[in-house]
Amino acid sequence: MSVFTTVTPAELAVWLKGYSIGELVELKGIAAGITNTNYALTTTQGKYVLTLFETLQAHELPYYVNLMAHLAHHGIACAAPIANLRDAYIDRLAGKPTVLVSWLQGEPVESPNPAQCRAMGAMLARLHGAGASYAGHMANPRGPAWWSATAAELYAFMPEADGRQLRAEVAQQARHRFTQLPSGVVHADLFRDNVLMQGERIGGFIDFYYACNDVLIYDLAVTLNDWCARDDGEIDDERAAALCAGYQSVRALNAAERQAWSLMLRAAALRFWVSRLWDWHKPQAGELTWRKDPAVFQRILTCHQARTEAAGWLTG
Ligand SMILES: Nc1ncnc2c1ncn2[C@@H]1O[C@H](COP(=O)(O)OP(=O)(O)OP(=O)(O)O)[C@@H](O)[C@H]1O
Ligand SMILES: N[C@@H](CCO)C(=O)O
Repeated sequence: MSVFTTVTPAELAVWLKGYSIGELVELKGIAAGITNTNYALTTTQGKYVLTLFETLQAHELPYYVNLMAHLAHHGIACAAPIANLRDAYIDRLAGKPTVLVSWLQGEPVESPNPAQCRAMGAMLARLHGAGASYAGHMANPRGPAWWSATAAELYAFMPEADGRQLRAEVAQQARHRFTQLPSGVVHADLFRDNVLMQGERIGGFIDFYYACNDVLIYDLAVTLNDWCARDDGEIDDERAAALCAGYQSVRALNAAERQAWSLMLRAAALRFWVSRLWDWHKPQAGELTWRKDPAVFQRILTCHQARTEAAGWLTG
């Protein structure tokens, strides 16, 4: 249940006078989601999602919210923020910063098929294209500096062999620099639960709160590791090839990106192995987070380390 902050219909009806989206018809808490409070909001004009931020502060939100507005303006399927009468996207309610966004059609898919992976790849590449004209800039807060510092605090909690594997991968990644690769705005967390699908169409991307500026193929690697991995950590060739073909139908990877691809898949697995290990071993007091299984990403990393032919997915 993810309504951490309760808002009554009466409070919301008053708050809505600050917007031009009509009168309140229905207010319903959204059960999914683990970080913020989300409400489905129906007015006489349409349907929206109201997010009350439980951890991010108002001053941290503009990069993400302006990015969503920019991408929606460019036709990318994503939640579009709605401005209030003071022309601001970020507002306040019940003591929390808020953002109101358009309601997207669709549902997350648990087991995507190749056609859905293909659609996903194409929309991701379109996001990268549209992001090129976004003026905001934010370095990746979950990049190599973060994962090396975080891993250093985790070794003591890990079985020796796992710690050795983690140390070796952190060291391996540190030997490479990717500054020559095309970079720009990345979502950086496009897991299946952050994409609403309508059959084989993308209903929209949500949850932009890890978006940042980084290497573009890192985003493709993050997406592939979640959309195309089997339970044993192996990547399903058909789904992976479809995702990459969809991406390359919009933006073809260059030679340097192809060369870096295997390492990037490992970097993307490492990032989520480390964040899940951290949440597992060091849950923060009072933090509204659920622990997800770190071993999923250890298995994916192990398979990538063993595989020499990841480039095959790029050629279909
Ligand atoms: N714009 C939208 N249109 C329709 N449904 C949405 C929209 N935004 C969010 N939802 C629904 O609300 C649920 C919770 O949203 P979300 O996953 O962003 O929660 P969160 O707690 O903010 O983030 P997270 O769980 O990733 O930490 C989603 O699973 C989705 O069903
Ligand atoms: N998508 C992440 C959680 C949010 O960053 C995970 O599954 O570990």
